[in-house]
Parts: sequence; structure tokens; C-alpha cells
Amino acid sequence: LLPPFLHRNRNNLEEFIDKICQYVIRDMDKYGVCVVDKFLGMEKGLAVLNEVLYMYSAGLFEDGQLVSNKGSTNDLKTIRGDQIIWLDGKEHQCQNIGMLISRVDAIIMRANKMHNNGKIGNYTINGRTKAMVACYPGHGSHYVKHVDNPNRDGRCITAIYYLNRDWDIKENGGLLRIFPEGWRDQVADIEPLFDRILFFWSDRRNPHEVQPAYKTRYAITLWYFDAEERNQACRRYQRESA
Ligand SMILES: Cn1c(O)c(C(=O)NCC(=O)O)c(=O)c2ccccc21
Ligand SMILES: [Mn+2]
Repeated sequence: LLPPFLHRNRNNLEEFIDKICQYVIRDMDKYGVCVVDKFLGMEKGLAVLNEVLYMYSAGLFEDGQLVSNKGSTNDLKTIRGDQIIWLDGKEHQCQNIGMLISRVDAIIMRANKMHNNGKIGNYTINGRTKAMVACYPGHGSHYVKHVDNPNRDGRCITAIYYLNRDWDIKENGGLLRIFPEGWRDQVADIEPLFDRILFFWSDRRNPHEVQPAYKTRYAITLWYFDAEERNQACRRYQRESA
């Protein structure tokens, strides 16, 4: 038998996951967007950040896409945009990133089970992509307005975990602006704050942009698959490439 305090700890985690899960289901149903702060807590959040910083300093990130930026004198300056690395979380020196991934999986799979006979937002989630760790190197790097999954590739939920301590949006920029469909001219402005996790529907309901960042900006993204949509996308892909 585990000592009582460990039991309490485990129960805390279980209770915590259940509580977050209810919150995610409610907000996704109502708004299609959900923000949870203090997701891992300071200690675990820092452990994840340190693994990302270590990999970044080791030069493991692929070079970001080149984006052209209107300079001050309106000349076209090409700057390095986001730099990314794909991880499954089982790599060496990634056990805390792996822990983050399994925490997000637990929320999504619990929500999948708990919500009207095993569906969240009428999806049956049966898988996800690897984790995409992204770094915006600052000096104006941004991401143009886009939809993550415009053509039914199977991805239904985007989950983004932010790692940026002492982030001052006025100074550092890097705001995520979502333009939820049906919100008329309302927008959802999300600051990429440390230990914050964001969920939103990946399809055309949520066009979004990352505004220019003037300080290094880190995030870890997971995309969850809807079983049906993913199968159809794979079948379509096989036909096309046959
Ligand atoms: C680096 N990066 C992204 O940052 C976002 C994105 O929407 N990010 C939102 C955010 O970081 O708040 C993306 O959607 C994305 C898609 C493909 C490749 C890279 C990508
Ligand atoms: Mn996106």
C-alpha cells in the first residue's frame, strides 16, 4: 500500500485532471476555445522549459521558414520565422516533455470518455500528432493568419502549451489572436504565458495568427485526430498517391 501522502498526491492529480476536463468540455462546447493556466505548476513547467532550452541551445531545431517582412523603410527583409522540432516525448533528455504530453493526453482521452457517450464536440479522438516544439526567435518573427486544418486532414483539436516566463505582451508582442467564426468582429487574444495551455477546434472555426514577437517565444503544440475524419483523409491520400 502506498503511504497516505502519495495516495493524496495521486488523488490530487486524478481530481485535477477531472476538474480540468469538465472545464475543457464546457468551454469547447460553448466557445470552441479553452484556456487553462497553471497547468503543470511552476516546478514541472520549468523542467519542461529547461528541456526545450537545452535542445534549442544544442541547435536541434530545424531552421524556421523564411518570411518576408516589410522593414521600416518598406524594403522586403527576409527574416527567419518560427523554428520547429518534432518530438514523441520518449527521446533522451525529454522525459518532462513526455510527462506534459501524457498529461494533455489524459485530459483529452478523459474528455472523450466523459462527454456524451465518449465524444468531445461529436468527435471520437483516437490519436494525435507528435509534439511540435516551436521557437519564434524574436526580432519580428510572426505567423500569418491561417486555419490549422482547412481541408479535413483529420485534426480536430489543437492543444498549445506555452513556456514564456515574465512575458510582457506590450514589450514582447507574440500575441495569439484567434478570430472565432460566429463571434462577429470579436477576437480571442491569448498571451503566450508560462504554464498556460490552450485548446481550440483545429478547423475553419478558428482562423488565428501569431503577431510579431520581439523576444524568443516558445510553445509546444499537439494536434488530436478524429477517428472518422482521419480515416477518410488517409483513404483519400492513398487514392491520390496511387
Ligand atoms: C510554428 N507554428 C505555429 O506557431 C503555429 C501556430 O498557430 N501557433 C500559435 C501559437 O504559437 O500561439 C502553427 O499553426 C504552425 C503550423 C505549422 C508549422 C508551424 C506552426
Ligand atoms: Mn496554427
